[in-house]
Amino acid sequence: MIEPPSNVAVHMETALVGKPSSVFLVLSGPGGTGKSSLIRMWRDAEPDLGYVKNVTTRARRAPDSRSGVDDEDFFDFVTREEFRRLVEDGQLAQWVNPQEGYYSGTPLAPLLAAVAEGRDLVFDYTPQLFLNLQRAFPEQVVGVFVAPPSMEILRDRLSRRGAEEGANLQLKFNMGAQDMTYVDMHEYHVTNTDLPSTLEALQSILRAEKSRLRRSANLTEIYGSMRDPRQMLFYYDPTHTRVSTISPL
Ligand SMILES: Nc1ncnc2c1ncn2[C@@H]1O[C@H](COP(=O)(O)OP(=O)(O)OP(=O)(O)O)[C@@H](O)[C@H]1O
Repeated sequence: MIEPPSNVAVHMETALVGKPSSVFLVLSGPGGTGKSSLIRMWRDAEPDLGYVKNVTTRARRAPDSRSGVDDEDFFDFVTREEFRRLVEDGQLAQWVNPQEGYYSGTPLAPLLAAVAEGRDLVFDYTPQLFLNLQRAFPEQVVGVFVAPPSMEILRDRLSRRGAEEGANLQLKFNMGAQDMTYVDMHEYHVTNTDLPSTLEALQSILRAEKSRLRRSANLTEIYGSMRDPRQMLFYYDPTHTRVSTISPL
């Protein structure tokens, strides 16, 4: 019979399974790079995937027939007055004014509820929104920069989507070019060449983030209480003499 040391004995039947805290996985990058298409596919595959709609004052876009992305699945549309009230009442986790006269932001309450329950959320953001959210939820936020295979392909995707035209399309592309310069502020980079493999990469990132030891406070506590500095003596054996007994420290 193997006798465990007393500090381990109390844990012989404790399940060494983490209870990971929430991950807020932010897909960030230029508009038109494929973030909403990816989230739409992911939600189709996993209907329980956590997603919080943003609020925006911009006009609703017509559904994209190629990707099946419907603006209404991603935004609640409000007037500027309603938006102002949300800001003044402290109901937004963060908000931005990306174009003149147009505001968008994320409701705070569902994010706090997710943290309290350890649920994960995915977000579709520009780098600016990603950085705002990271400031508000530094423990939860993980930034994935979703890049287009090339700038030429980004321009094609933006044009084909048909949401913007003329000067607006040019503005969106120029903003996208600026977004590219924020890449080094993200933890991960995925190139959205084809949607299924990009989705696989995102799912793997979320899985890996859930396994980070620091997200499982319960495990850190269990392992911490098993720690015994004297155990290290068994590993350090510079004189090649096996230590079999320990004299009192
Ligand atoms: N891997 C891909 N291959 C080919 N086309 C793609 C791919 N990913 C996205 N697209 C197409 O590119 C267009 C833009 O995609 P989408 O609307 O998902 O981008 P977005 O990053 O969410 O943009 P925004 O942030 O402005 O909403 C869509 O028409 C979509 O079908």
